[in-house]
Amino acid sequence: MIDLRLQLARPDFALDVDLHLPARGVSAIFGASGSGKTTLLRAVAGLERHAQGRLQVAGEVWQDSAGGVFVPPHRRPLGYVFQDAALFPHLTVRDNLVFGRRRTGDATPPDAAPVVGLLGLAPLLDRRPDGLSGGERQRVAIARALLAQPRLLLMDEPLAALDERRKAEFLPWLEKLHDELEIPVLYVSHSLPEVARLADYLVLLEGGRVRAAGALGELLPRLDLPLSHGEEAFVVIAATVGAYDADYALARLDFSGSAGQSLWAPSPPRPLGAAVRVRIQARDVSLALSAQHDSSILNTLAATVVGLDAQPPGRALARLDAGGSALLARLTRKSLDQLGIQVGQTVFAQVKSVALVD
Ligand SMILES: Nc1ncnc2c1ncn2[C@@H]1O[C@H](COP(=O)(O)OP(=O)(O)OP(=O)(O)O)[C@@H](O)[C@H]1O
Repeated sequence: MIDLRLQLARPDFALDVDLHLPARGVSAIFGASGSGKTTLLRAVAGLERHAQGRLQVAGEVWQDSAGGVFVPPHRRPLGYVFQDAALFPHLTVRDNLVFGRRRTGDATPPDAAPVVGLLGLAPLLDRRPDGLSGGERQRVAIARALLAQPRLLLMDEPLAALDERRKAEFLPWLEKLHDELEIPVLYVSHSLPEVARLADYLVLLEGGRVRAAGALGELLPRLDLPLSHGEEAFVVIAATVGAYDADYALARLDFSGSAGQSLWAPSPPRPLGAAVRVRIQARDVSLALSAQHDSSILNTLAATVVGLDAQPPGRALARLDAGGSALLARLTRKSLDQLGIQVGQTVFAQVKSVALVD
C-alpha cells in the first residue's frame, strides 16, 4: 500500500493530493498537461524539497513533515524511468545494467538474468546505447531501475519520445512487466488508450487535485467524469477466454462476474481460461429495444440503462449494466428520444467491435 498525502505550493500552482494506492499493479496518474502529474511523481521521489505531508510505501515512512522525517531521494528505494532513457553512452548495455546494480550498495547484487530475460535484453548486452532504438533504450532503463531492487517504480511518460511504430513495439514489454512485477508502479500518462492497456488503478488529476481515484474499470464508465465525454470514450472489461472457434478465428470472452454474458472477438488462438481485458468503445455500441436476429452484428448483450447523459447539441451517452459489467453507448439525442430510452429500461446493446487489450 502507498499512503500519500502531499501538498506543495508554487506561486501559480498548488498540488494537494491524498491517495491510497494498491501495493501491486500499475496506478496510472492521468490528467491534462499542467495538472501536476510530474510534480506528484517528483514529490514521491523526494525531488520536491518544498512538498509537505506524509508518504508511506510498503510500511516504510519516506516522509512525515510533522514528525521531521524526510528520506532524501538517493535513499528512497525506487526506480525512476523518464521519457528519455538517460543511459551512459560510453558503456555497453551490460555495463549500464551493472551500474544499476552497484547503486544498491549491496555486497551481493541481484542476479541480472531474470530482469534481462523479462525485458528481452540478452541480444543487446554488448551493444552501446547510441545503437539502440528508443524502445530498446527504454527497456534497458527499466531493467537498470529494477536491478536496484526498488520497492516502487515511477514511470513518467516512458512512451512519449517514441514514434507510433516504436510505441507499438514497446507496449507489449510494458504489459509483460505489468503481469510479472511484484512492486507497485506509478505511471504518468496523458494517453487514455495507453492507460487502458496498462493500468489497474487510475488517478485523475485536475489542477493539482485528485478529481477521482479508483479501479480503472470503475472510473472509465462514470458519466460525471471527463473520461467518458470524449469521442474516444470506452470501457475496459475483465474477461476469460471461454471458447475458441478456429474456423472463424474468434474467441469467446466470458465476462468475469457477469451471469452468462459473453462476446465473440477476432483473436489468434488463445488458451481456454486465459484472463484478458476487453476494450469496448462507446461509439461501437448501439441500442435496440428488442433482440435483433437479422443483423450482421455478432454481439448483442441484454443490459439495463443505469445512466443517461445528454451532451448538447445532439449527442447522448448511456451507461449500461450488462449483468454486472458496465458499458457505455454513444447515441444521438434524436434516437434516444425516438426509442424513448430511459433509466431503468432493459435494452439490447449491439457491440460492433471488441478489442482485446491483453
Ligand atoms: N520547476 C518548476 N518551477 C515552477 N513551476 C513549475 C515547475 N515545474 C512545473 N511547474 C508548473 O507546475 C504545474 C504542474 O506541472 P507538471 O509538470 O507537474 O504537470 P504535468 O501534469 O506533468 O504536465 P505535462 O503533461 O505537460 O508534463 C504547471 O503549471 C507547471 O508549469
